[in-house]
Amino acid sequence: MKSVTAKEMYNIDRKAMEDYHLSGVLLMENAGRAITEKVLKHLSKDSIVVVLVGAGNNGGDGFVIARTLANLGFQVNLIQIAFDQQIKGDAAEHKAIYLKFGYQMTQINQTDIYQDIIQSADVIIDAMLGIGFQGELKEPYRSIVKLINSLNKTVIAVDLPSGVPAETVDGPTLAVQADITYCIEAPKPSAFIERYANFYGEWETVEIGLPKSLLEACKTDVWTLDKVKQTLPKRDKHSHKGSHGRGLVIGGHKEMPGAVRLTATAALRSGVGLLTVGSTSDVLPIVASAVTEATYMDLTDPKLDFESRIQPFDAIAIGMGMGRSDLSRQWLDAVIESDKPIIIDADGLYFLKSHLAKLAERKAPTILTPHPGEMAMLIDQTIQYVKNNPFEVAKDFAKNYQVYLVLKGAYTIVTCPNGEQTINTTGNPGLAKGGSGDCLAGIILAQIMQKGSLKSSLANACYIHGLAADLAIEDHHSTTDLLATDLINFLPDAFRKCLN
Ligand SMILES: NC(=O)C1=CN([C@@H]2O[C@H](COP(=O)(O)OP(=O)(O)OC[C@H]3O[C@@H](n4cnc5c(N)ncnc54)[C@H](O)[C@@H]3O)[C@@H](O)[C@H]2O)[C@H](O)CC1
Ligand SMILES: [K+]
Repeated sequence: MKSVTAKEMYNIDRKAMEDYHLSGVLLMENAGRAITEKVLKHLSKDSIVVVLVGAGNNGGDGFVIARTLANLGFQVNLIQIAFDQQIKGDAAEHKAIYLKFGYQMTQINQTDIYQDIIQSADVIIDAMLGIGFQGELKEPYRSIVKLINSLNKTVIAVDLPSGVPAETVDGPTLAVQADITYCIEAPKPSAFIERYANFYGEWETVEIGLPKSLLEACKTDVWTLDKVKQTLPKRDKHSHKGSHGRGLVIGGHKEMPGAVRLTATAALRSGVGLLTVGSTSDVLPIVASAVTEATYMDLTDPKLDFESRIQPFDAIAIGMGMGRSDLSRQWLDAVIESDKPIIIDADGLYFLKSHLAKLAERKAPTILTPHPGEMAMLIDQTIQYVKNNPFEVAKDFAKNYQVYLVLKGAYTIVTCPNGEQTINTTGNPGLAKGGSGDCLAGIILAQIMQKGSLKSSLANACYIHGLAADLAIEDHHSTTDLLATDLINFLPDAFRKCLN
């Protein structure tokens, strides 16, 4: 599945019409009928349906939905929230068809009874504004949105809840609070942005007959179980521990010994061939007592030649619980100078700011795993700015510094140096706890050393991390009690689901 911006959608639409001779009227008919089919699940024989129709093509979809439902015998009240002369093009064609069928409509400009009509509804269909919405909601939409949100009705949004832009816009948000949104062909980026996502309620996509090749050419993938199954490498019958990568985890200090322990255990549970933990002499015994399968490197040993000791490894994850001492800064410096694929997390990111310019010069991939707070620190912006513009922030950063960026959040976004992005949809609020990120770093370390592209390895790691948490909740955990250790305990179930 793809996530598609408004610009991409308009382009697809144009090409579908020009190159494939699919008319706009036909696409609108398809959209309206596809959504009606879904709407039927929410109706009973006696349901009163109110369809709110705006001035643009989202409103055009509304005329098709209203006609199709009325044709099926449902009681439908259509309210047109625009002057007649504002309804143009394909929407005007469908309005004419609707009226020709003899179905009634109320025009908001002509009557003040629209409030009573809306209040009489069992189900409200919001076909007011779609991807053409810009800026702040104007009247009369503002008042109608407030009215809808004050009522306890089933609200179904067409493509987007009205008032939610396809992508971030400045200014406050007033939007329809939908129970379910039927997204035309693909969810728009705002479905994954914290300030807008809740307005969608649940969301599903509907297919309206656009050429698949046009959608496939869009750059942002919503990573699904199908994708994981297609790309997650299976172990070869003749493979040996060397075939699955030799990983090094660097981190931990005496006040945070648990972080590397989680990273190491998660990496071992995620398919790493051989694993070494590098930490301080006071942390190593604590980790070693819990992680039997790893080997250890004392990074505080004065005789240690750090540069040569990191040479045999295939990839390094650094930063988890590492602290911010001069010594840990030196480890990071040496790791960045190395020609190894590296994952930089947590305290490693803290030190990274002074190294950013070096990253594009590195010979091997650099993967950064910031949460919005760390991202904000790296780009001198507020956390809110990062949360409101995650796609743009991540793309600019990944392209500028030629890194793979895993921007963590309810919908973690993986961005490649060429700007391609994937969105992760697994996971739950139980992950909002210390230790979750340490586990993710371990899963990533293991996955990037297997066969497969870096993009799919990172997207799969995020998927499996979230899936393990989801399976734990489905089993006997709750989002309140879930610990990072529990997540690791559900990695076997997550891998089994993805590999079978
Ligand atoms: N391939 C497809 O995706 C198809 C999509 N369809 C539907 O068409 C809409 C997009 O239609 P468009 O006419 O471009 O835009 P809208 O209907 O979203 O809105 C335009 C309308 O809204 C007014 N407006 C804009 N901003 C505001 C504001 N801040 N306050 C109030 N009013 C505003 C503007 O003036 C216009 O009048 C897409 O979402 C789908 O639902 C097709 O039906 C099938 C193909
Ligand atoms: K809408």
